[in-house]
Amino acid sequence: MKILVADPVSEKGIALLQKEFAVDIQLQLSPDELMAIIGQYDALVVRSETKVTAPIIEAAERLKVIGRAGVGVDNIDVETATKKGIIVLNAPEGNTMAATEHTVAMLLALSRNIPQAYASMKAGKWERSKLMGVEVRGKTLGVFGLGRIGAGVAKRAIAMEMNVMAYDPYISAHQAKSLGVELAEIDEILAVADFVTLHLPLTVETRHLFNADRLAKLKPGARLVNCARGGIIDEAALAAALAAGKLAGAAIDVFGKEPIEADNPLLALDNVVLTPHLGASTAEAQIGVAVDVAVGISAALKGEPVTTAVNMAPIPRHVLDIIKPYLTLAEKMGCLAVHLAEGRISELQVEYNGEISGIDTKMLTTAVVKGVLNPILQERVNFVNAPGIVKTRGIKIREVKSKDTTHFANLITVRAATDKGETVVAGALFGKEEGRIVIIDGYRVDVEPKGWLLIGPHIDKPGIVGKVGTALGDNNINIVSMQVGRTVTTGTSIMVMAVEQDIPTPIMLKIKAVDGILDAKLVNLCGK
Ligand SMILES: NC(=O)C1=CN([C@@H]2O[C@H](COP(=O)(O)OP(=O)(O)OC[C@H]3O[C@@H](n4cnc5c(N)ncnc54)[C@H](O)[C@@H]3O)[C@@H](O)[C@H]2O)C=CC1
Ligand SMILES: O=C(O)C(=O)COP(=O)(O)O
Repeated sequence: MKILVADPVSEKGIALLQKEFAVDIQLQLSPDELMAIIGQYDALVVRSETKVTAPIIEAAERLKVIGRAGVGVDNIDVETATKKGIIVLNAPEGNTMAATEHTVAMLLALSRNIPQAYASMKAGKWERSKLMGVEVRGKTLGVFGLGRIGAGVAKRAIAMEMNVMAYDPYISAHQAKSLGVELAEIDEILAVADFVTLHLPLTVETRHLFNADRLAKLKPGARLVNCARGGIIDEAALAAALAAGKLAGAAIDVFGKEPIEADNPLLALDNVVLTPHLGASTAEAQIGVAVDVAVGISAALKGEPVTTAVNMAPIPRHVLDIIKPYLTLAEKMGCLAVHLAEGRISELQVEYNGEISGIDTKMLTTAVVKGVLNPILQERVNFVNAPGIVKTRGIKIREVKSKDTTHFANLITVRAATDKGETVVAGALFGKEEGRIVIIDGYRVDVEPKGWLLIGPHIDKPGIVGKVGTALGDNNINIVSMQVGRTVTTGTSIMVMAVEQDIPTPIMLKIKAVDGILDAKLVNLCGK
């Protein structure tokens, strides 16, 4: 498999990828150049420079994963990638400290005019009174976005004896309190903050959150720091507020258009501190994000669960450790259920019994859905696009959980309801890792979920299994394993034969015609 690295990424991450895959490094490609070659690659690694737009994703026929060696994925069309089943993953923690410290550096550079003093001295001047600063101690800092970086900045601001208020509707009051931060609404903060710092993602909601109206609400003489994303501030309005002296200054690391354009009005102002998107540019951060993204890409290309995917439900490592052995089993159960079901599936109910019911099982349910959809759809269905596709097909998904168990420590049951009835497939783990199908439509079985399976419910009387075996043997089809499952109540049994190959239709018809056979289905559990 081939990986394209399109932005500068630390050697350490590249070396990890090279151990397992072919890696091409091609930096500063134009959109057309990228479009022309992207079709050859299974994975793409970028930072913020390369714009991974819808046309590029559409042209990426083999692409399975886009890895962002950093946090913000606003340069990637995640929606288009999701529709195409492409995993988008990032490296959310590796550069947190770098961006946090850069923000603090910007805050202090802004309050003490350090860049202006440097430029003035380089010009041969000694301007002590012109470059009078302000202290941050005792001042109020308004933090917008109290996530990883926002919280780190808040902590450091508190250490510098600042009062910290924050706006973040997605964080609990308890979390904020434990940081020593007071949560407040936007306008409340704007009215009292001496300094404001932005740590939000760029989204539809946050684009131009700081427009002319909001900037006008800031306390006169306030100072603004933005090390998040340029698009969160209307740059023209900011430049106007700075030029008018409404704001005392701004420290900006990120811009609406990067690299910054020569006519950007901020460049003409003296009361600004500017850095060229350096928040993540430390030696430590670059190693951190490159290694993290390499680990994610490797997992994604090997079909293993990815903990840092942004277009899949996030899954904590400890939950992943518990569910990992069940993932293949769950998918095979979905595949078996769709093959056995008669009629149109309207609802899939996935039941979890035992201890497994106590954890987040969304990913396992998605594995079942993937197993159901893959055999019936042309397109590749994976963990990324399965939830969206199942919704568009009008299939309802239900999870039912109970700590109660009978014979198994943990049991997963898939019920596929159709317009003609219900198919039930249950599975469990034997030992720590071996998945087994243990119930098919009420019959107790013990089936390894792989390869070709011939499944035939029949009347519980002698000779039937032998006749089926003969039909296969006469046609040179080898039976790998065989078993019969029973129900006490109905006087019927089910035979499950693992065979080495596909069974041609005429032989299947012969098997179906055996006296006492109620049905016969051949299922291939190899998957796409
Ligand atoms: N300048 C640079 O080089 C770097 C910039 N960044 C940027 O910094 C920003 C923050 O990164 P992290 O702290 O790692 O992200 P994070 O995801 O940990 O934190 C973001 C916070 O914003 C909050 N939030 C989201 N939408 C919001 C809204 N509409 N209103 C208010 N709060 C909202 C979330 O609840 C979350 O707490 C991102 O934009 C990221 O791209 C990150 C690293 C380096
Ligand atoms: O991680 C982020 O969101 C950043 O903004 C860092 O961007 P970069 O990787 O330095 O281009």
